[in-house]
Amino acid sequence: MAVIRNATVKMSAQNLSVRLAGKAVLDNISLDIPANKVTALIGPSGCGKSSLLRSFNRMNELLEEAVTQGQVLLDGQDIYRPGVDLAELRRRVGIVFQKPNPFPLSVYENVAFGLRLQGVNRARQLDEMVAEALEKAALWQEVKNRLHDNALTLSGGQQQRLVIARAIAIEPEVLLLDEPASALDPISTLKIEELIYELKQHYTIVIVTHNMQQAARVSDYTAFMNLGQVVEFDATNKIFTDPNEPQTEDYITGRFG
Ligand SMILES: Nc1ncnc2c1ncn2[C@@H]1O[C@H](COP(=O)(O)OP(=O)(O)OP(=O)(O)O)[C@@H](O)[C@H]1O
Repeated sequence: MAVIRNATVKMSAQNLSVRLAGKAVLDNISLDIPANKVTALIGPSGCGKSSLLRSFNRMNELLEEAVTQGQVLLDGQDIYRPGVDLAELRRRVGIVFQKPNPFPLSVYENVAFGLRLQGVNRARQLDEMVAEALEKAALWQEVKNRLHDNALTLSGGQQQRLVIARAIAIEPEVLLLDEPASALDPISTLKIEELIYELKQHYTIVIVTHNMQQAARVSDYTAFMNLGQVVEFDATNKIFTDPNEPQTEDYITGRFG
């Protein structure tokens, strides 16, 4: 297994296996996620990308009959150890799904929601924090005069950036993105990709994508998965130009998957 150069490890799966409804979906995975980098998870449909992503903030447990073995370390501490506060874990490790899922509330309230839960109640402070999150999500200019419109009136691409603003408002350390642009048009996709590039200054990002060009454009490291295992993990440039494993080469050149 390769090789994270010049980066600290933020998260780490160690001998991680997951069964869902009796079916083995992750098979003894060990993988380091470097801090303040973008790591892409690629591989054919059903290989376990989303399941691996969801194991990073214990979302699989929301499914019935999920059984997890092994460890996932966040800053060296196992997130599956007894007594972990799941709300706090999910604050530290946020997730954004494929389909934008804003709350049916105003643009402002979508972002303020998590902040209020954290006890931020002063109007002026909330205003500032909401604006800052929308700025960071590259949405402020488009919504600053529509803050009290219902979020569902935004375009799909705007809704997805709003969901990212909602996620980053509460200052996570890790951002998990599950095919965040696959439901979007090319211009919105480009905006999300630019945003990912900006966000990695502040966050550790893990992205699941089906789009090879997107993985090549946005990520620093790439893990190629197949049949519940990580086949190869390396710098994205290496995976896309000179992979070690024939299976990886077949996948990225479109010969299978
Ligand atoms: N709730 C569930 N119960 C049982 N099996 C599940 C459940 N969710 C996913 N699976 C199975 O787990 C395996 C891995 O699914 P997962 O969604 O992680 O793959 P993926 O690589 O993200 O796929 P895709 O690219 O199609 O989204 C698949 O065989 C899938 O059928």
